[in-house]
Order: sequence, then C-alpha cells, then structure tokens
Amino acid sequence: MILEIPTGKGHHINDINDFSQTGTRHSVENSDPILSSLGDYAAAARQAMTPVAAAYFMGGAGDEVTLAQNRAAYDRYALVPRILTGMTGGSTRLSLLGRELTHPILLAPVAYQRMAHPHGESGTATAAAALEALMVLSCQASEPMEDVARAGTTCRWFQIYMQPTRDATLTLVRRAEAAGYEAIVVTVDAPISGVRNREMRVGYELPDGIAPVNLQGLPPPPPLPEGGNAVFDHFMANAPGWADIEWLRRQTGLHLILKGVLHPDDARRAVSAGADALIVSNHGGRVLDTSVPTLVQLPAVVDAVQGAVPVLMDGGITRGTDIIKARALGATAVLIGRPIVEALSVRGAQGVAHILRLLRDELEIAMALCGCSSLDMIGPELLHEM
Ligand SMILES: Cc1cc2nc3c(=O)[nH]c(=O)nc-3n(C[C@H](O)[C@H](O)[C@H](O)COP(=O)(O)O)c2cc1C
Ligand SMILES: CCCCCCC(=O)C(=O)O
Repeated sequence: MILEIPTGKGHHINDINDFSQTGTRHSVENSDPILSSLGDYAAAARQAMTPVAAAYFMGGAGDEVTLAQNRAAYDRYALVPRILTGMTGGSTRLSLLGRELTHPILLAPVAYQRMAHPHGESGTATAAAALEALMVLSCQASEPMEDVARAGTTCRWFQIYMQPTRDATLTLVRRAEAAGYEAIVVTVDAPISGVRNREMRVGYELPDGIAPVNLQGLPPPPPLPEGGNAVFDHFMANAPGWADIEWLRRQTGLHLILKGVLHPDDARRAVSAGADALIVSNHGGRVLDTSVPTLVQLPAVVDAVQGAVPVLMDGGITRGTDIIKARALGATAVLIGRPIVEALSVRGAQGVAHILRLLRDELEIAMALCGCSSLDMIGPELLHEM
C-alpha cells in the first residue's frame, strides 16, 4: 500500500531515499517486501537504521527487562469474544479533553526524529494528520515546534521536561501556547536519563545536524560543584517536585497532562495538583529498568482516579488487540512510541501513515470480532487472565 501524503509544504512526499544527515544506513526501495504489521516495520527498521540510531530508537535501559515485559504483558490476557452482537453504526470514536477523535491511537513524544529520517517530526505530523491521530511533540524534537504544528493539524500536544529554572519552563509553555498547542504533557518519570547500556556499547551520540532545537538558548543544568555528586548535585540539583506541577497549573490555561505515572498514590496526587489527564507510562522501559509493566499497573491507576480524569497509557503497543486489552483495563486511549520512528526510518512519513492505518484497521477488526461496536463496549469481561 503506497500512500501519498500532502506535506503541507506544497509538494508530496515521494522521495523515500533521501537519507542524508540521518541515522539510516541504506535506502529502502518501494520494491522491498510487503510490510503488513508494526512488527514487520520493526524488523525492517533494524536493517534500515545504523547501529547507533537503532541503539537509541529501539533500545531500553539496563537489561531491557521492562522493555520486554511491557510487550509481554499483553500476552498474559486472552480475549473472550462475544458473538452475534450486531455492528450497525459501529466506530472507534471517542471524546478526549473536549476533542472528538476518530480513534484512540495517539503518537507519543519521541525525540530527534530527523535522526530516523529527513522527514522528521514534520513528516510524522503530516502522517498523523492524514490518519487523524493526535500527536504529542517532544520538547527534544529536532525541528522547531512551530514548524511541526504547521505541518500537521493534529499535532496539538507539546511535551516538556521541567527545566532547571521556572523561567525556562515558562518560555517553552508560552511558545507552545502561541503555536496553537492545546495541552502541555509534563513527563515526570525521567528527571535523569536511565542507564542506557545499549547506547553505551555503540558510543551513541547525536549526529551532526540533529539537535534539540527547541531547547537552544535555555539555561543548562547548574555546573557540578567541586567534590559534588554528579547525580544529586548536578543533574538532580533542580529536580521538579509537586509544588512545581501546582505552579505550572497556575501558569497556563492549556490542558495539563502528567506522563509517567505508575503509582496510584501519585495518580491521586496528580489529580489534586490539577492534572487534566494522566499517562500511565514507564517511558517505554528506557528509564528505570525492572519498573512495572504499564498494562500491569494500569488498573490500579484507573481505580485510584475514580473517573476524575482520563487515563491514557503507553508501552509495547503493536497490535489492535493490545489496544482492546488496554481499553478493557480502563485506558481511555493509548500512545505508540517506537513504532513511529521505526516506520519513519523505513519509509519516512509514508511509513508512519501506513502503521497508523494498519493499527486502526487491526483495532476495528478486533472490535468487530469481539462483538464491540464502540470503545465503550470494551470492558474487563472480554479478558481472561492466563
Ligand atoms: C527513541 C525514543 C525517544 C523518546 N523520547 C521521549 C521524549 O522526548 N519525551 C517523552 O516524554 N518520552 C519520550 N519517549 C518515550 C515515549 O514517549 C513513550 O513513552 C514510549 O516510547 C512508549 O513505549 P513504546 O515505544 O513501547 O511504544 C521516547 C521513546 C523513544 C523510544
Ligand atoms: C533526562 C532524560 C532525557 C531523555 C530525552 C529523550 C527521551 O525522553 C528518551 O530518549 O527517552
């Protein structure tokens, strides 16, 4: 399936072989094997990416236990489908923070997408808009947030890490407001990078020409004091706390979403602090290895917030049936991370559009086969825990 996607820049993306200045090691021709699942794209991405880019985009922290278990958690549940339910008027529609969405598949914030392909975040945004998928842009994007917002009308959530100073955080938020973003997603599970052994083994560093352009000009962390501890006195010297979330809540009228919530007590605290939604996430197993798989922890967070705010989740989603299972355990919507950059590296924006189409199709087919004509019909009674 070849998709022609308007880039928003007056031409169509058809040159999938322009791999200059990226972490992609060879071109992928249109005649390459048919890619029919997100797993097929992951396998193709292993060939398409340089070892350095693959270590960054596909790796996790430590022994990658959480990375593997995020995915394995879906296989612990079998589906118990219902029959003869009728599907008239069926759809995957939902409402989320005042927006009507045609399906519950969001694009997670993923940094440095131009390292995967020159189409970068703008290409992803174009594909997301074509497939009506809400996209979250990383503050560590390799393109200016204003350009990406222009490239795709569904790129409307902006992710931030709390910066070393409140002024710097506000600078990002004000830019996002001005660019038309509707939500600030604050990632709270990575005040410091995890132990990325896979990256260390290949000597990972950003290639020339790829940079976190939206952070340029903002103050770096304070220097390491003489005799100080690198973790506590340098990287974590200005680590954010709940007071900073409450402060940020007062600074902006945009929706405020906390990403990286796993403990039910933190979920309750986030709601009290004014969060409009939560994302159950362990950063795709990239930060604290052996942290709990997200699907395992999702029900506790859903139970803790008692419907006060929508609970989204990410981690390991590659199949429509995964989305059904997440939804059955209380997720309003899901996000995908690695599949975006895997598809991008293989076929640029066309690849991203294709995996979104594949996942939407799989979700619709799985719903139909489970006897669910709407997302609201998906409940825990569909699951058998093995
Ligand atoms: C290469 C890469 C870069 C990421 N960059 C960010 C980021 O800048 N901000 C953020 O909040 N999460 C980031 N994440 C985490 C994702 O948003 C998401 O939580 C995770 O990828 C979901 O798991 P999945 O990859 O199994 O779908 C990144 C993930 C990957 C794989
Ligand atoms: C302090 C953690 C920075 C990580 C930046 C990008 C990211 O979230 C990821 O690679 O994962």
